[in-house]
Amino acid sequence: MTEINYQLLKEVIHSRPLESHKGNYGRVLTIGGNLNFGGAIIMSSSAAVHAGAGLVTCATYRENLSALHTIVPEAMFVDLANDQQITAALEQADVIVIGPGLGESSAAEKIFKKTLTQLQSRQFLIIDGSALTILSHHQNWFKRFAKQKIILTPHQMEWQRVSQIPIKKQTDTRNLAVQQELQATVVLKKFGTTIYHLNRTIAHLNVGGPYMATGGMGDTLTGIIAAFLGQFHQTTYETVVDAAVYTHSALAQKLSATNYVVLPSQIIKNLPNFMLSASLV
Ligand SMILES: NC(=O)C1=CN([C@@H]2O[C@H](COP(=O)(O)OP(=O)(O)OC[C@H]3O[C@@H](n4cnc5c(N)ncnc54)[C@H](O)[C@@H]3O)[C@@H](O)[C@H]2O)[C@@H](O)CC1
Ligand SMILES: Nc1ncnc2c1ncn2[C@@H]1O[C@H](COP(=O)(O)OP(=O)(O)O)[C@@H](O)[C@H]1O
Ligand SMILES: [Mg+2]
Repeated sequence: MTEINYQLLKEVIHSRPLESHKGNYGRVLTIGGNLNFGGAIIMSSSAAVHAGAGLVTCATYRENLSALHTIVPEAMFVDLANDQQITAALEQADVIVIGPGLGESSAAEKIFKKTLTQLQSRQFLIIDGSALTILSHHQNWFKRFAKQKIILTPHQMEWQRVSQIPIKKQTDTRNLAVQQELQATVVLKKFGTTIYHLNRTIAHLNVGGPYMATGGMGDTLTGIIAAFLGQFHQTTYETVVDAAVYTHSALAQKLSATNYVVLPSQIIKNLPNFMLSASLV
């Protein structure tokens, strides 16, 4: 077991070369946000923009379009109901996030299956929220496709659904057995988040706390992981995932010194400043 620490950020977050452009910092596609949970995919998209993704496209329903463009005008939109647009967006992405606020309708199941089917080996896929619940009902879909660069970000209840391990019995040994079967990275979110990588020691997070217990906090994490994977290529992707998870909670911990609760939108707003500090040390 290794403890993730601030030192790791120095390995991952570097000053940007002068001769570079948005095309060098990752094309992120976020998929989710139904009528009830539009905020979830907006937070994911906004976190990706603020964590440095070069281009962010949000695939959501039309009902969320004006909110998306009001809150994060840097993000582009594709209509989740338009199959052709989704096919093209999936084709172009470097990193895909699926699940925040997606819901579990048959349309949501269809887009999840399509995403798995179209996934290319060069792409990263982050599966979160509703998509984890869909995955728990359709493990057979998952097992049929390339999985080496898939990252699951369940909280304990979502992991219970996916792994069938009750929360109280979620020990490292049991978790690892299921994670190895799935052949994916698992970021198990809780107080003391634990990250299970393929062929690597377990990484443990010792920052973060209950000031983070607000809806949307995990949705925000997906955007940070996506942006980091899209732009930082000097270390292994496992190290980049660890750094993203650390950034999310370390920044929340920093803000908690002067705030009783730390909201997802506060984390999002403070990401550029936090990342600059890490890149300068
Ligand atoms: N503003 C929004 O639009 C929001 C949308 N959300 C979306 O709502 C959908 C359902 O996700 P939920 O997670 O709310 O619902 P779930 O039904 O998957 O799980 C939530 C419940 O799990 C239990 N739980 C046990 N251990 C936990 C842990 N360590 N961390 C968190 N919960 C734990 C809690 O009792 C909690 O009420 C997802 O698609 C999600 O992305 C949520 O993120 C909330 C905010
Ligand atoms: N008590 C806590 N200690 C540490 N981290 C916490 C705590 N409560 C919540 N978090 C963090 O907040 C996030 C919550 O994720 P999740 O439940 O998926 O949120 P949502 O789905 O509402 O966006 C995770 O990163 C989790 O680690
Ligand atoms: Mg969540």
